[in-house]
Amino acid sequence: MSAAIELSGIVKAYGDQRALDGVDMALPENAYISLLGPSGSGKTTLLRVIAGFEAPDRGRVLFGGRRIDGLAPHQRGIGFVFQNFALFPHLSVAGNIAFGLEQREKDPVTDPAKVKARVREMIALVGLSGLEDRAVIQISGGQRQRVALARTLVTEPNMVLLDEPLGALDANLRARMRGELRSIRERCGVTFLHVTGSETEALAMGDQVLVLDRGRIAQASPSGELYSNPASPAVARFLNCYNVLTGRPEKGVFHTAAGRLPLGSHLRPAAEAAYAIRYDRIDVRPLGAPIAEDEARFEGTFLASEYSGSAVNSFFNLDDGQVFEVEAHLSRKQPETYQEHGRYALVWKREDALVFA
Ligand SMILES: Nc1ncnc2c1ncn2[C@@H]1O[C@H](COP(=O)(O)OP(=O)(O)OP(=O)(O)O)[C@@H](O)[C@H]1O
Repeated sequence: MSAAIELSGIVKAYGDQRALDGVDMALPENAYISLLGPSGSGKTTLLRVIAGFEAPDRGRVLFGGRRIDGLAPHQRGIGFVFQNFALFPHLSVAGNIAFGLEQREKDPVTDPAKVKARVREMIALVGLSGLEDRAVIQISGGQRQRVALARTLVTEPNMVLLDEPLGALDANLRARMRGELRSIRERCGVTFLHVTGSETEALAMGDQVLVLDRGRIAQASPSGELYSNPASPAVARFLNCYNVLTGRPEKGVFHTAAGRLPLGSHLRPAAEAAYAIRYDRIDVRPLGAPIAEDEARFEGTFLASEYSGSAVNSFFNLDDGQVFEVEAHLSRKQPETYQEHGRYALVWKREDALVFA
């Protein structure tokens, strides 16, 4: 797959705050890419640099092999969908979508018949047929989201940037719109770069996920790989599905404040030493239950369990006070109930742990 867009060495500072601190990335054509990162990691700034609303202090932006960092936003052929949709409240659904086409600086379409035909096509693409003449204040949040997307797509961008596009929707609608956005993208065949602070959204939406951490790309992976293969302790923490313990490896043992853990065979080179074990790889057993040769074990005091539809997450206090989380998927087994303040053995396979050293 050839690259739609390539960034190299992008730096953008506000005063002495570096919002982007040397971003290198290449996005494939015709793909759904999620850009995930904690609040303040630089996601919006990165989109604004790609769109041309902000000029980088350093670095290059190439689109289809051509440098675009000197071009004005409207010359880049890149669409932008804002979190709050930014629709015109006094215009109808069709009026909002037509606006993008009639008013664009490059090649505006002025023939009313052509505008009408293009708008009708876009309305069908985003599934709003029948609502053409409705005022945008008389439609639902999800429908407004689709109008915002259609207004961008009608201009035939080569790429679409979406800044937390589902952030303003309630949880049910958000889940439905994920599938909608993916299928709309497939139908129009351009790359979508979707910014989100939610790891579940990023993994559900993206063919590929980029993780931004303090203004740098910490990882770029196919979404299936990110969960099982975080590149650093920071990414593992941010994914919210790993217990990450700090400490140091020494002679086959990882020393942490909560105790010592025997190591498996594989250590991952990283700037920070840490031991990470996924919530759903841990088994909870009675304190005296034996463990196998290839397993590791901590003891913990049960704190609480939390049900979330398809899983139950249980929290245990380790001996140093740190909270350890265990996830059991309900499709696989009946949830266990644990005794309040009871002591349990938390057991996992050594090879399931990711050890950064
Ligand atoms: N116009 C600005 N002036 C000064 N500082 C800014 C400006 N825009 C962003 N920043 C700072 O740059 C950093 C990155 O901000 P940015 O909005 O890109 O992060 P983000 O990952 O999109 O965050 P969020 O998820 O909270 O929207 C932050 O520390 C922010 O305070």
